[in-house]
Amino acid sequence: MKRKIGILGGTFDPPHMGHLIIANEVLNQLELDEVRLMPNREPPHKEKRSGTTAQDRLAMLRLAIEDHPLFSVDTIELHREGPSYTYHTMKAIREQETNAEYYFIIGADMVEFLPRWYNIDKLLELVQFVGTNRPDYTLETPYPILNVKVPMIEISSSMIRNRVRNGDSIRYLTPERVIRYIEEHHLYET
Ligand SMILES: Nc1ncnc2c1ncn2[C@@H]1O[C@H](COP(=O)(O)OP(=O)(O)OP(=O)(O)O)[C@@H](O)[C@H]1O
Ligand SMILES: O=C(O)c1ccc[n+]([C@@H]2O[C@H](COP(=O)([O-])O)[C@@H](O)[C@H]2O)c1
Repeated sequence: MKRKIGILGGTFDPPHMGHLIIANEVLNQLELDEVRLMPNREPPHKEKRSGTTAQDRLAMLRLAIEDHPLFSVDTIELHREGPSYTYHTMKAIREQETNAEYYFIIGADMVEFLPRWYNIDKLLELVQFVGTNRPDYTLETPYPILNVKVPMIEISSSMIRNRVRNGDSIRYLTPERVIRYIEEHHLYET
């Protein structure tokens, strides 16, 4: 039997409950064996960067998933120079591990963006995309993706960054350990 592996790629600047909830919902609803959360080195489509280092994003992600036995962090994209195109990543992962099926989890904002992903037609042969609903976006797409219904979560990394900058509380929006890391390293304050 092939292992069923979920991959949630992201910038995770910072990781938040939205990421953890969608990863856990897809894991359970599709009966996956595991979910790997995979931070990118350079997001292919985001223009503005917050100034957080990859090292900080990775440290926060490790803290965020610490207590889930079926979650892990995959650092493959952090070791590759340039924009982290998913096509290159999935080709490399599939070459290393052939006896598995890959489910690439994305939020509805990314579903809308799929037509502009690098080499999307070839990428569709390497992974099964799984779209999850997100406020203000639809899951309509011409591509053959699976939809998993998750509780609507109106949390985003940008919301968290803005709150920290304004001195507002981020309690319960991300795990306590991540909040402590943000405070200790003075992230997002300016
Ligand atoms: N609240 C959410 N509900 C559903 N999907 C989400 C949610 N937050 C993030 N995602 C999905 O998780 C993946 C990684 O997201 P990312 O790390 O860019 O976080 P983000 O909150 O979208 O960040 P930012 O606010 O900086 O754009 C993307 O596929 C995104 O669509
Ligand atoms: O390969 C692409 O062209 C591509 C375009 C947009 C997003 N992605 C990937 O989709 C995941 C979510 O992206 P982001 O920027 O919302 O964190 C992350 O793994 C990105 O590398 C990939």
